Amino acid sequence: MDKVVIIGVGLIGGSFARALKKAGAVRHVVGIERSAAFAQRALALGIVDAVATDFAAVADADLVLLAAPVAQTGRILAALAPHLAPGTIVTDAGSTKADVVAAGRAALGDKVAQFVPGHPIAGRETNGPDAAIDDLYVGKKFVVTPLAENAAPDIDKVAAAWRACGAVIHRLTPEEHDKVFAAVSHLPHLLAYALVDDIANKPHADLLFQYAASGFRDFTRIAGSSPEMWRDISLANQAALLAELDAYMAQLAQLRTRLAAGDGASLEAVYGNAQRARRQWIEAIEEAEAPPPTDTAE
Ligand SMILES: NC(=O)c1ccc[n+]([C@@H]2O[C@H](COP(=O)([O-])OP(=O)(O)OC[C@H]3O[C@@H](n4cnc5c(N)ncnc54)[C@H](O)[C@@H]3O)[C@@H](O)[C@H]2O)c1
Ligand SMILES: O=C(O)C(=O)CC1(C(=O)O)C=CC(O)C=C1
Repeated sequence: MDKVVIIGVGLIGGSFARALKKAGAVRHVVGIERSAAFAQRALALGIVDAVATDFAAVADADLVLLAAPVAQTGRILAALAPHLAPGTIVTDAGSTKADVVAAGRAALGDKVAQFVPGHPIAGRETNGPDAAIDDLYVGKKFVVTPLAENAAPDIDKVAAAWRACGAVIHRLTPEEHDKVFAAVSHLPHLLAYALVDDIANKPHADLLFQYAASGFRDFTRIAGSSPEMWRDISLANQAALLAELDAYMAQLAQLRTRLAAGDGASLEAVYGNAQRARRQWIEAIEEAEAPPPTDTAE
């Protein structure tokens, strides 16, 4: 690609830029940022080759990636729409998809076919351009949730860019996507934030944090993530997240009953079932994400 524009040069947008550059898949990367300090930092780190403050910068781009918190999607697409040339494809990295698709339809009107929504299933709890790394997407999934209006070559163009970053392409509808990630991403973040907030609000919080160790650290790593980003995701996927939260609260209520009754056998059965399911899942992802075997000369 000759020119890629990244709107929101943080962890996800910055890692995309770094990965494309490492793969030699882009000549020129332009960043558009809400934060002037982040824009300058991305320039200094060599993540982008130039920064722009005007959405006219998308006019001659091959590809535009939106990588700002999902609630910004509508206003960003509306601002860039007048500058969008027929050959330019816009994609996004938002963690929710039905809201992003609705925002795309409202903002882009008859240019909506140029918008191919997607979501890289990779991340970390750190944010901003300093968090961006060039191998974030290697062996990870990229879920594309195409619109009926998208042309196959335009979907391929987005998929090819993510493949160049090392990602493996999957395809879901926006609704399937939002249900799945409510369960395995959005709920865990809500739970981690809730636990840390609960402990922090206790009168003896200092004592508790003093002795919290690796179990607490593993369970709560994701509570270090951007509150703005997770506020937006929670609200954007409210219905699916509420359904998962209700199911989880029912599970907790059942565990509470078993604990109060001193029913060790049924506690152990639940823990054992969870341990088996987690082991199988880890084995499956380790196999899927393992690098292909390299030929060794005898
Ligand atoms: N962090 C993750 O693990 C992860 C994983 C997959 C997808 N995502 C999605 O990727 C997107 C970006 O997340 P991130 O982790 O890179 O966050 P981040 O905070 O590291 O980066 C977001 C950047 O967008 C900028 N920004 C905010 N509003 C803007 C606007 N209106 N115009 C231009 N720039 C704007 C911010 O200044 C920031 O630099 C979000 O939509 C998120 O849901 C995040
Ligand atoms: O590893 C992390 O810190 C993440 O939270 C990554 C993670 C997730 O697995 O839930 C977070 C949000 C996404 O949209 C995709 C991936």
